[in-house]
Amino acid sequence: MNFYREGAEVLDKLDAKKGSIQGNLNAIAEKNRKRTAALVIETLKYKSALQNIIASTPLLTQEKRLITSSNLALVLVHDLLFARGGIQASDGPIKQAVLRHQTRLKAELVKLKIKKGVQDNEGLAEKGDDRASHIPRYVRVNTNVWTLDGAIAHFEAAGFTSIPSSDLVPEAKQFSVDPHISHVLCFNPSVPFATSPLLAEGKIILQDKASCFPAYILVPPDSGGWETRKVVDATAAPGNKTSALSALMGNKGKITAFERDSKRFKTLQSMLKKARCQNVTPLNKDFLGVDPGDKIFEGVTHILLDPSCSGSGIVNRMDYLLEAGEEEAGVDQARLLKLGSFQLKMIKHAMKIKSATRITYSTCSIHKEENEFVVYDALISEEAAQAGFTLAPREEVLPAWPRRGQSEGTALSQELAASLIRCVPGEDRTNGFFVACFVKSSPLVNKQEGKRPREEDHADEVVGGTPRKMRKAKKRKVKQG
Ligand SMILES: C[S@@+](CC[C@H](N)C(=O)[O-])C[C@H]1O[C@@H](n2cnc3c(N)ncnc32)[C@H](O)[C@@H]1O
Repeated sequence: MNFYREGAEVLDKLDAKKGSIQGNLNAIAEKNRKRTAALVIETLKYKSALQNIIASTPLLTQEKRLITSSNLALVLVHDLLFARGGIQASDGPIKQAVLRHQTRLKAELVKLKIKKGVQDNEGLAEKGDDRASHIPRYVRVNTNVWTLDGAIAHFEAAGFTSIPSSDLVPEAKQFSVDPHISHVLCFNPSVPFATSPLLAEGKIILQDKASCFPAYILVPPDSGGWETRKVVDATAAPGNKTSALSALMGNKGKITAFERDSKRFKTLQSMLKKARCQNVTPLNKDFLGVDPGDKIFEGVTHILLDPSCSGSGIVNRMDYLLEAGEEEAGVDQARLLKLGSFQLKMIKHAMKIKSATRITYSTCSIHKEENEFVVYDALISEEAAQAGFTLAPREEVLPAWPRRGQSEGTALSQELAASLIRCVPGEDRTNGFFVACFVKSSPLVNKQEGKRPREEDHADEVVGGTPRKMRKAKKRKVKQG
């Protein structure tokens, strides 16, 4: 019965807006976590149907001494009606209390299905955001542990058919290799990976395709020479991008992974262990709290920056809630501006690390305030000017990805916007996402000579990645504001 109590407690905390689903599940002892996570997610999926059914019976009033909360009723009735094998607990007074009402509960389930015009229980599940149904279930093959060929052979032997990549979501027993990220496989969202042993073995990582972009852009596949390289992941937990970086570097070289939150740091540690990342040193430290001249950063050339954001790009499919990096409440203008200024501070801090030559900045937000505006402000900053940072050209930033940054309504030229990546949920088969890549010298500055143009010769061209006119306009705006 503890299992049900634990699940009900997580639901109580979510009702009280105390933390995210992921955060609350992480607080549960690891041996019970998988089972409780499945119970919580499944109950949430059927929450409104279950509430409806329970409210039509006298369960809560007649059994209030034993069924002490409505969430305890939800998890128990969920299993009674929807789980194979019913309530998974030995006979005891609480189970008996629910069973006393089972005939009525089952009759109410039938009535509800008729009322809703659905054939089966699945028809009662919350659909979440409709855009989520256009997003395949992405599975990243962790090459620290497994190979792409090994994974393909495994899934084929398990009865899945490999199909060519297309714009359609694969059918239930099909999969395809993603055309943009070579170690990512696309499945139908209904394939139940959350309880797969491949996850526990670290062979696969459930990670939205767009979330793989930053590591892929920072450390292009097959780029080699990582044995002696030093990389920083400035905002690492839960560790999806850190483990992707680790794999792209062939588990070689050194990645220092910062995470300031102590609870999330524990998740990061366990993720890195599971994904067998031998080249990562996790640090429970605030990235902004470490001086850019500190010896931790000595020789660091590449930095992945994926700071906290509004999360406005994450579309609501129940199981995606489990993957969200960090949930932020509300996305009002004041909140966006506050987030934007924090994100800019993080980029500027990274730019001050002398040896850094390449920095990716990413968010799972759809708002310009956290994306193009932040990039523009970073480009015109003193830090960028002093270190010589500008944007990497499109050719270096996943050129085959069609949707680029927005110049309209922003101060970025079309050329600069084209070197940014955007993903739109519902249109791009991914969650909403944004990536920029800052580099110390870029062909955008002066393609012919590989050096900056003389200012007097090119009064309106790019300086420090930003047209001079815009820089002036921006300065005027800042002064006026
Ligand atoms: C969007 S999440 C990162 C997700 C992660 N990159 C992944 O793909 O799994 C942002 C993380 O940065 C952490 N964070 C925010 N500010 C930080 C700082 N100044 N130093 C270190 N970590 C920070 C947050 O606690 C949070 O865990």
